[in-house]
Amino acid sequence: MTRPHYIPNHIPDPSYVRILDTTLRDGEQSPGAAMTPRQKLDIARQLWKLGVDVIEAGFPCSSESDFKAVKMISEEVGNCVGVDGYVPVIIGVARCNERDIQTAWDAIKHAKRPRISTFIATSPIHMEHKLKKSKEEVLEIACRMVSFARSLGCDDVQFVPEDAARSEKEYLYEIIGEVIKAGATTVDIPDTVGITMPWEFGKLIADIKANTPAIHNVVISTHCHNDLGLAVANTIEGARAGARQLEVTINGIGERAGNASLEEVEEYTGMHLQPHKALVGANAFVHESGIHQDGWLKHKATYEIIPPESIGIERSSGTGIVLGKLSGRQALRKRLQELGYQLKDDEVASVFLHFKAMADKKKRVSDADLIALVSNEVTKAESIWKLGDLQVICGTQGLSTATVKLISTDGSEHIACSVGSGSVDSAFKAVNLIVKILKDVCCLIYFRISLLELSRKIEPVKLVEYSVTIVTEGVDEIATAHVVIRKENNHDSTEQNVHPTFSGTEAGKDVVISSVGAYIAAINKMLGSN
Ligand SMILES: CC(=O)SCCNC(=O)CCNC(=O)[C@H](O)C(C)(C)COP(=O)(O)OP(=O)(O)OC[C@H]1O[C@@H](n2cnc3c(N)ncnc32)[C@H](O)[C@@H]1OP(=O)(O)O
Ligand SMILES: CC(C)C(=O)C(=O)O
Ligand SMILES: [Mg+2]
Repeated sequence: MTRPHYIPNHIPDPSYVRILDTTLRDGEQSPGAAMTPRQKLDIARQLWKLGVDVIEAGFPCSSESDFKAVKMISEEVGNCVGVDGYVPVIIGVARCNERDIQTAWDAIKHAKRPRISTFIATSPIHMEHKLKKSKEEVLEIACRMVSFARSLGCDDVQFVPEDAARSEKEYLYEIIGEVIKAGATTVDIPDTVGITMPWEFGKLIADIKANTPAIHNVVISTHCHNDLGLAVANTIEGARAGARQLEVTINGIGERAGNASLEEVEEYTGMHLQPHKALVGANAFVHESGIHQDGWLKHKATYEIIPPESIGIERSSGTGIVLGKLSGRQALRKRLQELGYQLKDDEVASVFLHFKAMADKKKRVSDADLIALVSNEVTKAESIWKLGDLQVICGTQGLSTATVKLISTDGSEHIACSVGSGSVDSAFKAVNLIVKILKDVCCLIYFRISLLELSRKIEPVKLVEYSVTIVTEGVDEIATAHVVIRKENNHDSTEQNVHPTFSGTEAGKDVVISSVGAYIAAINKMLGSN
């Protein structure tokens, strides 16, 4: 059978059912499933080979790497013509705000059939607790944002009333009718928390079809979650009731217990208990993406249909959310509070930027990583020395050598070179040389302090403790270095306890750079302590 061409607002063959695969978006919301842009592109190529009609490529506003992934997929897979002449639709997902929508459009616009999918929650619990908006406000935002998406030149706009299954039906008919007037070409009806029975979900689709003005002009889609193990059954009932686009993921992965599975038919057999197994899987009550985490932190029932405790699953503090590349500020702030950090808004915003950059490189950001990030960020303002450049030579022949360039607060650059027993040792010694030389010649004037005061501040340094933790497996993971130093006064080298210690922590991809960063952070704290 040849596929009918996809033309927004025109349904040439009402019996044709399109498959939308959201492995790259909702699938990635599965805890631990973060993918690199290159991996996403590979998966998109496979989805195209499978003949998937619509590829939901990601959430471009969520991170630079997701923007890059969606853009690469749009430019390549979004222009691939299949044997039947079909070119897949490529979706970029966006919240109902101009920034998300503009970013999504920038990422997808080079695809032959780009589609923006914009969502906003319509259930009473989400509107009240998560969005803190009235029905009227949500209706107005939804219409305005669909029009905005169309105004960018995007002629295919999907609207998603998030948590539709728990929304008041009359309100659903109204908002869907209004967004169709505003230019929506597909309406996706999600059972966001996977709460419905198959007959209820089928009836929901049938009711929307029967009661929504102008619905015959658009495609109705299903998006079913598997919290009760019914995602596939509900999807099939949705299709029987008239839905003509079905949203699925490879292996049924997705937020919490996952989505309807692309390959699953009716039977479920499995030797292993997969993490996204309904109710009892390790991820069934774990929230990965920022918008879910934010809602869950404000009110648990926004994204959980039952409390896990009610079925005997205990949740200790610190669980329920995992921090990764899809997390937002609210979740980050909460975890930092649990770790004992009360940061101001601008500090959270600054840590968030570094957090996102780190999360793009690794699947999970651990507590140790967070502590390192905060330590770097909060002490940054007091930095007297910054690492400019670092070069090390090491090998089996001994004589490791390091060349270090440090930049002081006045912008002047200082270079020193030292040998040592290893890369880190030689690099620390080179740092010491810069600090000590400056003390001896007393040539640096910073912070308008006197020469006497200066020489007191930069007394030689004694390394008390040094450790490196590679938190996850693999040589390309993040190394968190921790250094503790003590001021050594040449004139008074007696009791240790008269000299306080100073610690520094830094995380990064390279062990030596992280170590030197941590060492300099500790020196900065020491210099700033008097
Ligand atoms: C049902 C679903 O699957 S929804 C899709 C889930 N996917 C994701 O969350 C993608 C990954 N997310 C992220 O990277 C981040 O959450 C971001 C970049 C999108 C946002 O990060 P932040 O700006 O730090 O916000 P954070 O995630 O902490 O909170 C979400 C905010 O968006 C608001 N919001 C949630 N949904 C919507 C929506 N559809 N339209 C507009 N605003 C929304 C929330 O009310 C909250 O606002 P507040 O901080 O003013 O209370
Ligand atoms: C954003 C929408 C489609 C979603 O993932 C959901 O409601 O589950
Ligand atoms: Mg979903």
